[in-house]
Amino acid sequence: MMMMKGEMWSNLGSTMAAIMFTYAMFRQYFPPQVQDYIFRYSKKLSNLLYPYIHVTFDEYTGERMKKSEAFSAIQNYLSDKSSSNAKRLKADVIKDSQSLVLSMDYNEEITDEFDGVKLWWSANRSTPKTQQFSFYPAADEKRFYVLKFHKRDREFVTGTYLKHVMKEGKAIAADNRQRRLYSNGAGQSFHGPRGGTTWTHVSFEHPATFETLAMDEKKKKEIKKDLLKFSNGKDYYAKVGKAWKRGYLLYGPPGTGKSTMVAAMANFLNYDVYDLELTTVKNNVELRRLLIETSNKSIIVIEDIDCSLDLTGQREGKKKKKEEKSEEGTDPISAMSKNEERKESEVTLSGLLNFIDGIWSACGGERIIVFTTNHVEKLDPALIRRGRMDKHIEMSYCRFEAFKVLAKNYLDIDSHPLFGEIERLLGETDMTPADVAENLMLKSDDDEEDEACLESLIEALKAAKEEARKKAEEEARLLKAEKEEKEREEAEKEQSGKENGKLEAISAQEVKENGVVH
Ligand SMILES: Nc1ncnc2c1ncn2[C@@H]1O[C@H](COP(=O)(O)OP(=O)(O)OP(=O)(O)O)[C@@H](O)[C@H]1O
Repeated sequence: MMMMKGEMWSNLGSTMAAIMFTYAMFRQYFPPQVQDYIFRYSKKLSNLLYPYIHVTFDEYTGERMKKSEAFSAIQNYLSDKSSSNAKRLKADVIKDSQSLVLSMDYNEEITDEFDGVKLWWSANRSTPKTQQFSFYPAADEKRFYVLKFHKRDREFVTGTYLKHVMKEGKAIAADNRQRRLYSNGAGQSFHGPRGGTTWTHVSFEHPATFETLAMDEKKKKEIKKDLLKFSNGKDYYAKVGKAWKRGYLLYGPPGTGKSTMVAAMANFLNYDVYDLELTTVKNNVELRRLLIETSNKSIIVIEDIDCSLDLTGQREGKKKKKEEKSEEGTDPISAMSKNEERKESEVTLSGLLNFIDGIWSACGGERIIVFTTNHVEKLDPALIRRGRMDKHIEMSYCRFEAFKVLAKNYLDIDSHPLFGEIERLLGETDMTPADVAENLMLKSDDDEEDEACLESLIEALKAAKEEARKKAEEEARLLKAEKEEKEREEAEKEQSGKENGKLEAISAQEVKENGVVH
């Protein structure tokens, strides 16, 4: 046995030596043109015998070394496949340090199968020679993916498979992306390099969805359809030559879920939210800059638009009212500086209109602009005309349909013997979803507590109904008193008019008879 092994090694050694010798002779005695010719044809021959095609996807492309979209999409696509497929994995942190994503390690290969076609992916990196033994990754290290497939599948891979990889990869990226809530509000903002406020962000984690939103089902479906049509409408907007944006006006009394609706919209579309506080924006130039800084796939919200902007061009409103309250008791110097800050406010209606549909709104796509208001009647028609605010959504008081959603959310019940009475009372009384929800907040988990919550809601509805009745009576009484007062005034006027007329007639008669002028 030992003999055989020894013989084998000596044979291998002499074969290697013969190959090296032949190669050296070849390099020495064949002219370079002939060498080239032989290499080319030997490569062609091996291509004929080797049935696979390799495609390389580099991380950076072009002269300006821009990160390749294809590389990122493949990375996401493969991270999904490799966690179950590859033997050696790399872990990365995503979603603002909240979760781990596994992807295949370098020099690892995984097999993918799509529509019955088998393909192989490998992750690679090429390191400059000087850095090869360094522990740390080299700054100019090149990372790339290689896709291998049989040459008979060339058309399928280039036409169908790669499109599928791109689409899936982008969808995974959108799912993994941690969404953000941006704000330019006072207190959270800082003064940027050019002065003025700029956006600061926190991660957006509002749990509201269309499922938990208490609203008429038909209306919800219609809004979801509209949102989907918008987010899938890139080609449509390009075709009709319109900026890819859509305006929503949400109006209704406080506590009917306008802010909750914005959160549900953002969660539904997976968009970021920009909460634009107009009262802290100095002027139209700053407003324009803030808009340019927003990213696409975002919802820009201006809450209580009627309070944020005086439609004659002077800003006042929510902030002013809040400050007026808080100024009672503050020192005169800080009150003075707040007044000065207010005087600097110069955002005008035309600035805002420019913001919505001027040339600036076309500087990026896929943006939704939402205005919320408790007083739609106060808004300038120019601000909310169709084309600017494409969809007007009324957020109304809680009716039975909406109540059922809240009962499911808060108590996890679909029906209850007390539902009948609640349906009747909700039909007769205006109560906001916020107030209904407040009554459904559980103190403990047991079934009796459900009943106690529903009973407390019935009591609250009865009290609200009684209050509304008293208010209506009081209003009717005031109206009647006002009407009577008016009638009395008119009667008095008529009476005094008649008396004046009589006096004038007597005077005229005296003048005629005596020729006396008083
Ligand atoms: N339609 C609704 N569906 C589910 N929850 C709601 C709804 N409306 C109100 N709520 C509850 O009431 C709270 C207050 O609602 P929200 O802030 O969305 O109302 P709003 O109309 O924006 O009020 P405001 O005009 O005062 O800003 C929410 O946190 C939510 O829990």
